[in-house]
Amino acid sequence: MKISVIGCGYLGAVHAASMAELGHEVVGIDVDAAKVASLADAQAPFYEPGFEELLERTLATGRLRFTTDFAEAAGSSVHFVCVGTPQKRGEYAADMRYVQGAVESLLGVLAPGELVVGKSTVPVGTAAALADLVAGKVPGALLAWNPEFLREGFAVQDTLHPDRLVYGLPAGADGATARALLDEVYATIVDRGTPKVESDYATAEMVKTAANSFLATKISFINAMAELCEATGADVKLLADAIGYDDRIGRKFLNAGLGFGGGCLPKDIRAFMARAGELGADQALTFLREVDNINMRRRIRMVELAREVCDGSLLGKRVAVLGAAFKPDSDDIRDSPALNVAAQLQLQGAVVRVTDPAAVENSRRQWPQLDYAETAEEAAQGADAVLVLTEWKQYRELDPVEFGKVVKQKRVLDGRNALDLDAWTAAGWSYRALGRRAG
Ligand SMILES: NC(=O)c1ccc[n+]([C@@H]2O[C@H](COP(=O)([O-])OP(=O)(O)OC[C@H]3O[C@@H](n4cnc5c(N)ncnc54)[C@H](O)[C@@H]3O)[C@@H](O)[C@H]2O)c1
Ligand SMILES: O=c1ccn([C@@H]2O[C@H](COP(=O)(O)OP(=O)(O)O[C@H]3O[C@H](CO)[C@@H](O)[C@H](O)[C@H]3O)[C@@H](O)[C@H]2O)c(=O)[nH]1
Repeated sequence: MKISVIGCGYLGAVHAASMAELGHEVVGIDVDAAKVASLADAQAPFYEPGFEELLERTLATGRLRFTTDFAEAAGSSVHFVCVGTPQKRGEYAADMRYVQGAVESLLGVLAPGELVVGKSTVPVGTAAALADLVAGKVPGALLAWNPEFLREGFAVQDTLHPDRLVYGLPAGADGATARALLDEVYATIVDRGTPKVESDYATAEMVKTAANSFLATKISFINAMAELCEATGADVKLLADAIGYDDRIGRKFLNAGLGFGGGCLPKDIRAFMARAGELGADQALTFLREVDNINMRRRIRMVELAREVCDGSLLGKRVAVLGAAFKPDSDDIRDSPALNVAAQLQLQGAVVRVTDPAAVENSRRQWPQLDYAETAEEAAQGADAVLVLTEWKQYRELDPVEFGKVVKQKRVLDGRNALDLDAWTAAGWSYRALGRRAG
């Protein structure tokens, strides 16, 4: 099947290559010429495990190409819209101009019988409005909403082996046509028995924002427990283990620490609240405001903790920050809790050196005022305190004995509850973490 993928960022580039992997003939289109050139040259423009190999393999088949020219979308049976929906500056709502722009560009090449498929995360109501636009300009062309649930760091696996497929379909015969086209796109995945949920547009759009809201709430729940653990001397990691054994709760997404960041959870819960407000249903989501507040408080608490361990003042203290990406196995620094904390520490007078296995280049571009190091050892040279803020494997597996030789003061703050408390304290480190006893 001929497929176009509009928007080749973290989601779209992986989707395009994955669709080619499934056997389709795919053209990826982006307005960013540098990104397109890089993808066409089999160079991943971002760090995502397994993606570059997939890209190289699928480009070599001749089934995948990238371009900035929308005309090349002509003739595709299905057009996936994968452009960004970031938070509007100074507002909670999503900035929908990229989705609007992408669909308008598609209208110039779209033909009757072709299907536009939204994958971006959008405010509920978007699909219905876009379906009217599409049908108005190109009678016989259809629209479906098929939200994406991939996690960065696992994007290839999640795209090729999703937990479920969600199809938001138009009513009646058009719905059956759209379903048949989507089933053909995902035949390999459907045939292996992957659960499929078919719904109206609004439900499909809401499945995505509800899922991210639930995940954010789960993280903020355990971080609220961490706040109480700090007040009582209890240990949030043991608490998470214990409640997580209950199948109804489950241990996943109960890792307390610096909280959630990235290009999805923070902006998606805010856009959901903004949309609920527009619909006159804001009361239903007031709890998400608290989810957001708990999350942001963790960053402030981390800075306080750093000040505490540095004898009450950060002025002139050398602080090493291990981790800049919003999560391990990614170079994505959108709303990164680690960089937020690093910047706050610097504002309070600390001499901060940040390191990350994949995100230094992105960080330097966005936060040029911070100082960067290539390795953890270099960042920690002569440090008064070491903060582990993104739990990369490299940092989890640091040898506290060897690492202790480079610092001035053996003080470690475990922002992700990822280090072995006993090993670090046995090596003479003073250990502090959010929601755990000091060691
Ligand atoms: N990143 C994820 O893990 C993930 C997972 C699921 C859903 N999503 C959702 O997918 C969407 C995309 O997210 P992302 O992380 O890939 O964003 P991104 O910023 O990495 O990529 C968006 C891409 O769209 C391109 N673009 C913008 N306007 C365009 C236009 N008019 N025509 C063609 N290309 C255009 C940009 O140049 C950019 O390359 C968002 O709605 C996001 O919420 C993201
Ligand atoms: O127990 C946990 C789990 C995660 N996090 C943090 O939460 C953030 C988000 O993590 P994760 O959800 O794994 O990463 P994303 O790649 O942003 O994926 C989320 O956002 C995507 C975009 O919408 C969705 O597709 C995914 O299903 C959803 O998990 C990161 O900062 C993590 O450090 C925690 O603090 N504690």
